[in-house]
Amino acid sequence: MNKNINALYKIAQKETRKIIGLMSGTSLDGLDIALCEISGSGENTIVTVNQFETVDYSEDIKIEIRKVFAKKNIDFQHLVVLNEWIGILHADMISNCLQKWNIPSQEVDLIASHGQTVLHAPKFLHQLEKFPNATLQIGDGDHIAVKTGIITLSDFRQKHIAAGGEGAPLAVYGDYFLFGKRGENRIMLNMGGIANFTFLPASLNPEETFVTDTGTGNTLIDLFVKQYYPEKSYDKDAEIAQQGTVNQLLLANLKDNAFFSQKFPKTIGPELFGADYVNTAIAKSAIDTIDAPDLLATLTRFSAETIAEAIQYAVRNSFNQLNDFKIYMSGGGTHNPLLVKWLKELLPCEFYRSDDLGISGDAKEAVLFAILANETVAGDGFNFGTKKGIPSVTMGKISFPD
Ligand SMILES: CC(=O)N[C@H]1[C@@H]2OC[C@@H](O2)[C@@H](O)[C@@H]1O[C@H](C)C(=O)O
Repeated sequence: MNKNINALYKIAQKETRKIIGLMSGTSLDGLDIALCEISGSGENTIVTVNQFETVDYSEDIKIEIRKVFAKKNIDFQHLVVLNEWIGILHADMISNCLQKWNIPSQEVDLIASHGQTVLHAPKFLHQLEKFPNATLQIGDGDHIAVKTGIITLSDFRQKHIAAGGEGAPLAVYGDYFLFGKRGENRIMLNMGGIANFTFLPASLNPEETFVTDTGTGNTLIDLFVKQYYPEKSYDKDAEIAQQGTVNQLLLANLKDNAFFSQKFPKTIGPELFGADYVNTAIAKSAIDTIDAPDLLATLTRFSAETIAEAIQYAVRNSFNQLNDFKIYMSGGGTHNPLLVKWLKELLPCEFYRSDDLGISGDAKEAVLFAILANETVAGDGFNFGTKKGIPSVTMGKISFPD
């Protein structure tokens, strides 16, 4: 028998597995590395996050990724070399963290690598009749396995598509297992570059559970901060946006897109919500110039209203008491006080953070991939039914170190 298969068999039988979950999101700020201890599987999953770190991407890495990121036309060779390079870089980042944490690689059972999304193209976006939903994450898992010596699972989104999904959002698998609570309607709202939420019904009925993207989180805000203030990477504490006034006409034009009336579950990315999207809305609004504070305020309001409207729609269609739910926030948007203030004004419910449930909002997505790997290796199959478009499959391709 291949010794790696034997090793995997033993890992699957362990009480507790040490799994490193990795996530690098659409905001391109770095690689989130979460060292988790996981026992059980499915609804019996118990996770402790032993270590967490975001390794910032250097300017050089960001520049190289941006050459292909969310673009329709690219230098194909650049994509091919990036796929290998990012795998190597991620492996080095993991090895450096393990060294810093004083943990020998032999103690880690598995790595679960999301990779770097370079293009997300659901059918809604590409509109090509004969082609399926599509998405591409790069940073090949074989490099990570060979360089770290740890069995690596990667490329989780393809199976989701193969089983009928759009490749995202995957958050529901972790959210349902970790945060579902009988008697409480919960919305797990993650605000990264793109925002998404999982609805966890008080009944805990998996068939009533669902997940969807809502539209932008920080992606457009960050993009225009960089354009107006090249020295800044984001609007810290929304200091600039708080000085602006929302331009209502521009806001209406930003919200005028078929994505917002699409049914759940739906997914989207910076492929739609990029500079062109905003510039087209500005042109449609016949605005000559707009200053940075007003534009950033309007983009923040755009995120707040589209998130709130998606949640209101979900709540209206799932149960009648419109305020009988709690929101648990995570992701970078949680640190944007203007976005959070507006959400609280728009939604009549109690707000918390995923931290209040024991998982830091910054680490939550990296932890998700560790949970997905745990399911693939040690789960016994969980069924979400067919009503809400959540494929009941295990995900991730397995790379052996040798
Ligand atoms: C294709 C892709 O990388 N999508 C990300 C992105 O970031 C947020 C939102 O868009 C979500 O759909 C997804 O990530 C999380 C981890 C998910 O799949 O749940």
